[in-house]
Amino acid sequence: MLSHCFSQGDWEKREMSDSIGRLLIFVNPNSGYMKGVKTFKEKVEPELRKKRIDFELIITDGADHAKNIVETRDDLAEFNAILILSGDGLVFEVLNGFFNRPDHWELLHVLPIGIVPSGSGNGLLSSVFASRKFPLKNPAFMNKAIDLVTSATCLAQPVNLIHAQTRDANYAAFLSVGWGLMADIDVESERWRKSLGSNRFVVGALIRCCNLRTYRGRLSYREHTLSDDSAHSPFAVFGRTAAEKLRDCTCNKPGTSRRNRSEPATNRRNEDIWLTAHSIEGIPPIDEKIPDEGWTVIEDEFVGVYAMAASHIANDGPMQPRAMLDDERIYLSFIRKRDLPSRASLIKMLIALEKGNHLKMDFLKWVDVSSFRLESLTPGKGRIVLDGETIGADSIQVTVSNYRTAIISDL
Ligand SMILES: Nc1ncnc2c1ncn2[C@@H]1O[C@H](COP(=O)(O)OP(=O)(O)OP(=O)(O)O)[C@@H](O)[C@H]1O
Repeated sequence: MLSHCFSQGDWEKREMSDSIGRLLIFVNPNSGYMKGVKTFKEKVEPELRKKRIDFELIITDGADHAKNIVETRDDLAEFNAILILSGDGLVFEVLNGFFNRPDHWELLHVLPIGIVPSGSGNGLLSSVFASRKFPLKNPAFMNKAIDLVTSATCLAQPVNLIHAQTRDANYAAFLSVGWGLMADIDVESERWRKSLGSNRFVVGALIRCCNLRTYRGRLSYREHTLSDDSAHSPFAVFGRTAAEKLRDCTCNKPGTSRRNRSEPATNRRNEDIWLTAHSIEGIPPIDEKIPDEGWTVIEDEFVGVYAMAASHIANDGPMQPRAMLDDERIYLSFIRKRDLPSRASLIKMLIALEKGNHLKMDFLKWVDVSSFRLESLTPGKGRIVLDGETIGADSIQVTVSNYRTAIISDL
């Protein structure tokens, strides 16, 4: 066995002549309880060595470090998977790094992402685990995640991505879009991240309900009417690198669905890439008027709007249990001020989230959509949070796409 270290920054490279595969690993040292590096050294690295899984470790030094690496590395396809020790924020960053690569169309599908939940919000992995009936409470949650990503026989599950468009930018997302109540809770409880971990959401929720704000906005949506595409099968992570999988692939180009089998978007600009990502009729880009036909428009005073692409926003109860990993719909929910009986009912709703009983509350409306547009009518008031990250925009349009990533999810 050969091993060597590079002294440049936090980069470490190992080589094993008899390895079963190779991971590119990002560890965010500051996420969650700030135990990512310790978890890696004490729990993940020994397993990788035992299982003869080669790896390159990158300890991220701040926002966009991982994204820049994913955007620019020309040897990305030589890995079997990308492993992330952080929360949903770093997964979001890495995924959006893919979209700035000319080969993103091919690579996204064959280079899966493994997650060891070390952030304060791990909604994507929670959704994956819930779909497999794996444990969601620590330490079993963390231990199972480590077992999966360090197993020679692990499988990756295709997961649908949604396209979020603001007036200035395009994003790939996998989890949620929030505005108003839930977005405020997420961002305002950030200050307790290190002391409370995921319990910060509970404290933030109580404070925000006592000091309730409402927001004037316009919510337009197009209901989901198409039948869902058939489920996509999991595939083996080790054995072949992403490059080898691509060479052997005789299937449809990754990211295509029966609705859009257009050519890969190689060498296109980021905004052009998304033009072919959703080919459902009647969905205009954000700077064009909402069509008169096929859309519902609500202009009102909102307590909040929250949309889910997956079932869980954290490793407690499901926000939307019907959401599947690879269905092609967005589960849009909203609370209008006029529908809310009292602040106490809001607190009851947030408590009910743990067991999924919030779904029975009439003032919380749900609708399955293919696309929605949210416009704040008091610009500067009310932040929009995408996959847990604040984006500086007053309006957003979110649409199902035929892009998929793959998440390590099974043995
Ligand atoms: N070394 C670092 N220091 C600070 N931030 C970092 C570092 N490395 C990455 N980041 C940024 O931290 C952000 C949040 O990370 P992530 O969501 O994965 O963890 P988290 O603990 O759940 O955080 P949050 O609660 O803020 O979502 C990511 O968007 C990433 O850009």
